[in-house]
Amino acid sequence: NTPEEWAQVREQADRKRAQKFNMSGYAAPKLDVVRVGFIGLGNRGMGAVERLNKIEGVEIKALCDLRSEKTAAAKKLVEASGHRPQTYDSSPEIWKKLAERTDLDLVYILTPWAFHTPMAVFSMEHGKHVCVEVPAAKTIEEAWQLVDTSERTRKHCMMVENCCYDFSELLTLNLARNGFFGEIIHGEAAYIHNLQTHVFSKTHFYQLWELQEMFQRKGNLYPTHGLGPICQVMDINRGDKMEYLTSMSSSDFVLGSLAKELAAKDDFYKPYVGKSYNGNMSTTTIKTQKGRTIMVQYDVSSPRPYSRIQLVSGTKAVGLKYPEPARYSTGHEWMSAEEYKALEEKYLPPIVKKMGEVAKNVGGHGGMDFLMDWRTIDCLRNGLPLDQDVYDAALWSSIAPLSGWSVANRSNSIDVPDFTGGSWKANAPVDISMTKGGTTKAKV
Ligand SMILES: NC(=O)c1ccc[n+]([C@@H]2O[C@H](COP(=O)([O-])OP(=O)(O)OC[C@H]3O[C@@H](n4cnc5c(N)ncnc54)[C@H](O)[C@@H]3O)[C@@H](O)[C@H]2O)c1
Repeated sequence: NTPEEWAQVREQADRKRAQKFNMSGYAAPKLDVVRVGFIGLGNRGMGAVERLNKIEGVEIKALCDLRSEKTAAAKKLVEASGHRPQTYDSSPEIWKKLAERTDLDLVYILTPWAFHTPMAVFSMEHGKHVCVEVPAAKTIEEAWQLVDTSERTRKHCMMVENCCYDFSELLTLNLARNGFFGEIIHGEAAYIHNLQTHVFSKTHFYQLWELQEMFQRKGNLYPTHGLGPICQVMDINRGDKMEYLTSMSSSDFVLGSLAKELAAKDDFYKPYVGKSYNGNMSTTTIKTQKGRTIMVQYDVSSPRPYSRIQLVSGTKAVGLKYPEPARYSTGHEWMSAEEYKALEEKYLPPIVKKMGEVAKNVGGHGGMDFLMDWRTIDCLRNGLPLDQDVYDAALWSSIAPLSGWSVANRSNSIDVPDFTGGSWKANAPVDISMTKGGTTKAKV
């Protein structure tokens, strides 16, 4: 970015605005049957189609991907369970035809990042609720567009942060609600996932889109998997808010060399040589209004075991998920496996009690993906607020562009926008107790 472009990012981050309508806690009219259209049927999209195919009260009516073999495969899959979807493919703008339909309630977007906000905004403008893959927005400008559109149209814009539904994260949230940690002081999150092979694969991501992201931008490009659950534990946007952040990135010691190595054997990789790749390790620290701190890391190119860290540290106890197994402590020693089990049994979250076993059988990252989709559909069918609203989508995604600014400016701090326009002070926390709903059945 040029200095002028960075100045614009700063201006967007400084934007203050009055909320037009509060989408936090918003309950849309209930839908007996949720009529769904999907855009993007790659690795992630096909999995989402499979999962929604197994939920009662879902009608899969439309399937879109650039590639006709993808729409054909998804159609075949759901036709076997009685759905009769129309397919849209082979043209980059054909997704608009799907979003313009008047007989859909929900558009589920699982395309590369650059399309998330344009597709979500267009779908809401055309009267649809939206589920959009992570991150929902690439820029602060896009994050504001999502907020403005959702408030104006009163359509849900949920960024499907599936890690909020992982079993250990849900247990930690339930423990936090029950006062186990005391006052929360500090949280640590990450997306550390060695994707070297995937990003350079000719087939894994459509047209190597994720590799291209890695030389077009700098900073913490994928913050939400680790951050989402920590924000829920800290009631961010619902009692606390992020104030400012600072970010630092290492240089790239891996991706540029890999590109060179591959290009020496295969001309296909020549265009990827000599690019200014994002640093391998990005570390962001965030201060909240209540005085808490959050650390978020991002590294998808070093040879390290997978980790989202998930450290929650409070005045009475600490929890840490990675490296697994997850553990808790109230003093100098970690609890034994037996003590962990007892804690888990006592504080098993209601959603896990109800759907945990089914979700594990259906699968999708061990079951969390199914828990998320089931809960979202159940909320829509019962006219309940969704667990993640447009302010969460905007805020969690905004860490990427804000960290980019800080990295480019010698790790200076930058304010985090208040996407809730001040309503964070009174917004209700996520309903972990599931006091309402839970009526939707799984078709397994
Ligand atoms: N939540 C998770 O755990 C998780 C895991 C993996 C990926 N993701 C996210 O899911 C999204 C998709 O990732 P993926 O791995 O499935 O990528 P992918 O490349 O396998 O799939 C993307 C699909 O979008 C299609 N597409 C591209 N442009 C399109 C257009 N204009 N119209 C219609 N279709 C278009 C491509 O043909 C492709 O099939 C990304 O945002 C990624 O970050 C999330």
